[in-house]
Amino acid sequence: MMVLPAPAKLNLFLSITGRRDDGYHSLQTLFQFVDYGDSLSFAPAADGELLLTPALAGVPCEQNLIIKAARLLQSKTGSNQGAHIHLTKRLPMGGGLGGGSSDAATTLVALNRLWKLGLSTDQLAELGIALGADVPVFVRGQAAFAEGVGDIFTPASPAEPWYLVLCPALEVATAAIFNDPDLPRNSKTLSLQQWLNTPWHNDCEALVKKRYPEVAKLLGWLLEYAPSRMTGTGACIFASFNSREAAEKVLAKAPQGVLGFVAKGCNQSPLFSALAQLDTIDSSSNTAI
Ligand SMILES: C[C@](O)(CO)[C@H](O)COP(=O)(O)OP(=O)(O)OC[C@H]1O[C@@H](n2ccc(N)nc2=O)[C@H](O)[C@@H]1O
Ligand SMILES: Nc1ncnc2c1ncn2[C@@H]1O[C@H](COP(=O)(O)OP(=O)(O)OP(=O)(O)O)[C@@H](O)[C@H]1O
Repeated sequence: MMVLPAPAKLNLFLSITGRRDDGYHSLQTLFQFVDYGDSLSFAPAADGELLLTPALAGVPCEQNLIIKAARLLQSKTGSNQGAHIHLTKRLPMGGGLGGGSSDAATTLVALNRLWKLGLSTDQLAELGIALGADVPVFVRGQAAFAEGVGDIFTPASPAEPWYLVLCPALEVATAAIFNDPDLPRNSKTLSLQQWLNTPWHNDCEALVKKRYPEVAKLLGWLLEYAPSRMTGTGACIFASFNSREAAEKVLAKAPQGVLGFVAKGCNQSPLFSALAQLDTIDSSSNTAI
């Protein structure tokens, strides 16, 4: 059995620079991972059987991005191997933390290995786009400045502070935010170097605050303690701190009923740190034989 993490991502900034004819938006964003997220285990199964436990509330199994990723891999490679997959879900859905995309990416990477398919990272990332805009960055596993519709990556190494992430109890539908006429779509295109010397913002934040006053209220509260912003299209917000203790102190004061977590920013995805450990175990057991 193989157990692997599916970490959350944060959009350290998110700037929308235009809208294409197909309705997709051109954007500039800086992705960083955190060492907190879902966890998946994979065991081989015969006859192409795919079983996911437990089911996610409100998501039929065939719509779950984990099963979609596994089926996509089967159909693209003609593999008739199967898997029993167990999901420990920790990330809120519709929170802008990319949980579904991360689950899908971990599934692509894990099954490629379990089924010995030999696809390259580029091939897996290419497959991932069909599942969601954020899947490729999770497959590549490196903090990155993304442009285009979020599909052109430049590796980046922002500071790796401690984050307090707060999750208002609501789901934001990404498509609804991108389709709202009030979304600003004309931000200036900057180089990564210019971004590193400019205050960061999220172009979706004002709109989400307007549509969801709970987000506005919580962000107002968090800003009292540290620089804070929304991730992706929300609803989660995050603040950065110099130490775990400082972030935990603020979490302890969070308004009643607000869920959140403290995690470290990581420029290498915890998925790849876990895979590197598996490689070490594999090579030492080969030596033993
Ligand atoms: C905004 C981000 O969260 C940044 O990380 C992501 O790009 C969104 O990623 P996601 O939730 O995986 O989104 P997808 O499922 O691919 O797209 C959901 C919807 O968002 C809109 N969408 C998404 C990405 C993009 N560059 N332009 C868009 O207009 C489209 O209406 C699309 O139908
Ligand atoms: N394994 C999965 N985990 C979470 N959501 C899933 C999964 N499979 C399908 N979904 C669907 O995807 C939707 C978006 O979930 P997700 O957690 O990726 O949102 P998000 O964090 O807002 O993503 P993003 O930051 O990419 O916009 C959910 O509302 C759910 O219907």
